Amino acid sequence: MIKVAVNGYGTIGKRVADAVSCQPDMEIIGVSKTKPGAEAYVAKERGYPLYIADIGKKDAFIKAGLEVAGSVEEMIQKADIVVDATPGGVGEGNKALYEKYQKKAIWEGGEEHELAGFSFNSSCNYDQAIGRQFARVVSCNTTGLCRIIKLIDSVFGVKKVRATMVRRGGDPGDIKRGPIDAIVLNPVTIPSHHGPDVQSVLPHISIVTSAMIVPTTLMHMHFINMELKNPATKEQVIELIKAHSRLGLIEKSTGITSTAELKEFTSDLLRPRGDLWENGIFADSLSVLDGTDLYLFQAIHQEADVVVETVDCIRAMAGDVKTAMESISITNKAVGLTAIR
Ligand SMILES: NC(=O)C1=CN([C@@H]2O[C@H](COP(=O)(O)OP(=O)(O)OC[C@H]3O[C@@H](n4cnc5c(N)ncnc54)[C@H](OP(=O)(O)O)[C@@H]3O)[C@@H](O)[C@H]2O)C=CC1
Ligand SMILES: O=C(OP(=O)(O)O)[C@H](O)COP(=O)(O)O
Repeated sequence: MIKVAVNGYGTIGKRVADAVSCQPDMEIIGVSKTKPGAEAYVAKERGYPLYIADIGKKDAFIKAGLEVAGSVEEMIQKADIVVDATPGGVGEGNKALYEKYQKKAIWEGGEEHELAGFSFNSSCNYDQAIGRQFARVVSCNTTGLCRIIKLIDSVFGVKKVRATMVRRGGDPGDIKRGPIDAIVLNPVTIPSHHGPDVQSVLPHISIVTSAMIVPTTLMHMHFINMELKNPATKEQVIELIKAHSRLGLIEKSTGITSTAELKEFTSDLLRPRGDLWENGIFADSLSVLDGTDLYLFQAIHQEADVVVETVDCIRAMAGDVKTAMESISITNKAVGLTAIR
């Protein structure tokens, strides 16, 4: 069993912990928080040993009825691999600890590519992660872009990608985030970080991205245009998407034309937390104009899509499962991911 520690039990960390704990070849040996609170109670409920960043705060946890297993440094020593899901920018400061104990570590998309020196996406470069000490799972939007671009590029060849990300303002629990009443250009400059981030995984792809933030919490929405090297038909692209286990297809017959209805759908499907791990591609939006000009809208659930990628990244770095197809299949089966159709 691969012993996994989750350093930072928040939006991403708590999902990674649940996804890891249902894998047949992995176990959670600990999760960490800086302060007591609702998520720490959930960790206790799930039976995850709780470690804390500042052991001087142990009394506050004990007072709140939360048993403390030790410090983050102690947790790291017990792990084979650490998933660092601390807030963006914080994880960088933990690298020295992972190096000190010669542990493997995975950071999430809030950290720079250079920190790990390798950026990961299961569908694109699983084999390059095998046996590595450090990796970074690219951000949620970049993950969604990589999945669809890689698929289309491998069959038709992609000459150029242009994509605009309409980003959610904050996660549903992030009460201090906004905007409340604005469309914020974020960034105002072009490209946004997503294009260069895609190139950190797929270096040969020519891509320009732009992004804005809107007052919603549920999901991001992408508008993507790919100029293809070879002609395609809408039907061919739909068939390819249907055969990809992490690309969902939202058919016209569902009546779903928004992130809100999509979230309701995944909740009704009794997915944990209503998570949409796969891209939500709107079948009706998919158009191929003049034979080589592909357009589509896709919804990306920011809290969920990187979770299954992180599980595959753990498996690749541990080194026993050698192919992406095998790992993706194990991960999907364990969490209950059958892409929506
Ligand atoms: N949320 C999202 O939509 C996505 C986030 N990401 C990336 O994932 C990473 C995590 O983001 P997210 O889950 O949203 O962050 P959250 O703020 O939701 O969670 C971060 C967690 O880390 C804990 N924490 C903070 N500082 C430390 C520390 N020094 N040591 C240990 N634990 C600490 C916090 O605990 P406490 O509350 O007790 O302080 C909290 O539980 C970031 O890199 C982010 O960019 C990637 C894709 C999507
Ligand atoms: O990785 C994300 O978005 P991104 O791909 O736009 O960077 C997550 O939604 C986190 O974004 P945040 O930094 O606005 O919390």
